[in-house]
Amino acid sequence: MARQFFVGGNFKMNGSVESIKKIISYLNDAKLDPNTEVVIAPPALYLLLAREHLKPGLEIAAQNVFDKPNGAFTGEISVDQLKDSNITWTLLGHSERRVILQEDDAFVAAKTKAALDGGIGVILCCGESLEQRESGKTIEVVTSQLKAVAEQVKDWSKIVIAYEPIWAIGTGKVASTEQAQEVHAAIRQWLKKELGDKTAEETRIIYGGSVSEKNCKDLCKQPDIDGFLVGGASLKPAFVDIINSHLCK
Ligand SMILES: O=C[C@H](O)COP(=O)(O)O
Repeated sequence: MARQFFVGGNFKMNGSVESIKKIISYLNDAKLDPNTEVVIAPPALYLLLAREHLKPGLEIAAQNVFDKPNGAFTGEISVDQLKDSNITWTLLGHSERRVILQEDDAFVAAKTKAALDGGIGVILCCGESLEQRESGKTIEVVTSQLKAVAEQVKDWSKIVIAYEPIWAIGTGKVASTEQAQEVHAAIRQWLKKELGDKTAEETRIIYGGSVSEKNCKDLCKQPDIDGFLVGGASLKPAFVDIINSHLCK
């Protein structure tokens, strides 16, 4: 079974009511590859605005969700609150949260479990630092981040794995097609070993890190790259070219 191409747009802490409405109306009017699953992740404050304006068929992700159902957790958002707002996906484990906000593997795993148990799809981010890559630890780091989740979650059918080397995020320094393919293939091997053939064949593994309308066409030709998680370029018209890059696969 061919895996459906998946493109996520992570707006991070960018945008305003006006600019997000503008991006959405651009996406609504654009001719998008109907075979690509498209999910945008605006800041939490704009999730409802996005759901109200984005056309059906295009989905919305939160950039984070908490692992507790409700209560005294100032600043957090629950899985049920996302569902109540028709938000169907969440990002989890983004390196900016792992590094800046010090989220560890166990916390990312607990949040992934809570989201999936509540019926929310998870774009699960993993990736190594430059130091880890240079010391040959890339595969070890990435698989140990995934292993923490596999200890709590057996059904990965609503997980999309986003491989995002930290050194490529927002730096303009994209991983080469070979570097990206090598890690994606290793992740697929790991899925096969830990979770079986079916999970390995069906799980989408997308690449993130300085993806642009220029480099996406070569990256998407790689057999284990099933789409992209796009930061900076998702705020620009170029996002449409990235969504449609699959057409040249
Ligand atoms: O979530 C998206 C990634 O962090 C990539 O961001 P970027 O495309 O700006 O490098």
